[in-house]
Amino acid sequence: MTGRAEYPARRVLDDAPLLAAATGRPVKHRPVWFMRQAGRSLPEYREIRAGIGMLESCFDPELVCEITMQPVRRHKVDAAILFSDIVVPLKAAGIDLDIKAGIGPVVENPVRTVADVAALPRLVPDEVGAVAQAVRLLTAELGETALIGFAGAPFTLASYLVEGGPSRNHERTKALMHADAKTWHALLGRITDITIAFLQAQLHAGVDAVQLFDSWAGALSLAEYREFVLPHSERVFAEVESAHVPRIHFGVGTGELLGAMGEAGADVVGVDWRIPLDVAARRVGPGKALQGNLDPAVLFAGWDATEKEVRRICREADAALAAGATGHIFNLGHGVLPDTDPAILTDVVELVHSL
Ligand SMILES: Cc1c2[nH]c(c1CCC(=O)O)Cc1[nH]c(c(CCC(=O)O)c1C)Cc1[nH]c(c(CCC(=O)O)c1C)Cc1[nH]c(c(C)c1CCC(=O)O)C2
Repeated sequence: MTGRAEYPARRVLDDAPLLAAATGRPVKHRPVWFMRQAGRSLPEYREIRAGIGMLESCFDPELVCEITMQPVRRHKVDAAILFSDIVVPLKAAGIDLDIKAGIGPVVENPVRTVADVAALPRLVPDEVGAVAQAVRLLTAELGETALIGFAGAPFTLASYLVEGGPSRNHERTKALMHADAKTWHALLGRITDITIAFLQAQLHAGVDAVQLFDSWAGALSLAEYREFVLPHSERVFAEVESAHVPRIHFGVGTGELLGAMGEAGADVVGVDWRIPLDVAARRVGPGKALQGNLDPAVLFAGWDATEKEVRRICREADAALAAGATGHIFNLGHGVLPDTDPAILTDVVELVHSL
């Protein structure tokens, strides 16, 4: 897939703090949103999802719109993130998989051979028409709040496809990359095409920013990341550049990879809680914004401990700005845990806005 796509004009949200922070412009307040802000921490989510499968709900535009709006109404966050999942485009393309409660994505026929790779389907934009429709409903309803679209990065999706489900050690995935680099790159090439098509469908429908989730990239050494992953993630970012929306790149445990993840073409690099933002800024280098990085487990320690951590992170973010970072978007270092008290998230938003 080459040739830069043309995107239609999108709504203008010049004052949206999230977009300003992501592009190095002054902000009226520090923007904040939470990964997995829509989901099991919210009683209204548990209620509306009762009896409806996770994947089924991702293909129902009205339901996607409502679930995406729930945390925006409740917490007054600066961004909505489209309610979907990284495996939605794989499912839409025809790969036999399901999302099992408490486990995650499970793939019926794992992809491990040259023939498996050759048999992978392509994603036709119509197959994610329901997602595009949800984006259109949301941009009409959101007002000044930015809508973040997203996709799984090639490595993280490859891990689910090769392992057949969630994996602690990613051993089959690493075995394939080291033993048969040609098949590995062919596999990542095919997944990259799907990821690009999924992001393009969201961008055509009007999302204001995109986040590429390479959640499990932290399992890789820097050398592995550079050789086996970076060229593919780089292609994803290059293919969506002409949409002129902020591109966020996030992974967990990626302290050693932050520079390379920035090089892949992101405007904003997401940081988990393991390193301070000012240290992250030096690793990423000047000219990019940072997103993060409150440990989601700290929210279980009560308000005093949470407030202390939020203030520390904002101080370190200011040091990051002094070190060359162009903006700070407050977020968790990974997704909201299901048992989190949603009231504390609302309080975090208020505190971040006041600092
Ligand atoms: C690795 C990954 C997946 N999915 C995603 C990632 C990358 C982000 C990350 O690192 O957390 C991305 C994702 N999945 C979901 C969102 C929604 C948007 C948001 O952040 O609010 C996003 C951005 C909804 C979801 N995706 C899933 C849920 C929970 C299922 C449910 O509510 O029934 C939600 C709200 C299912 C899912 N899907 C996946 C996992 C690990 C799980 C959790 C399994 C479980 O604990 O039950 C794969």
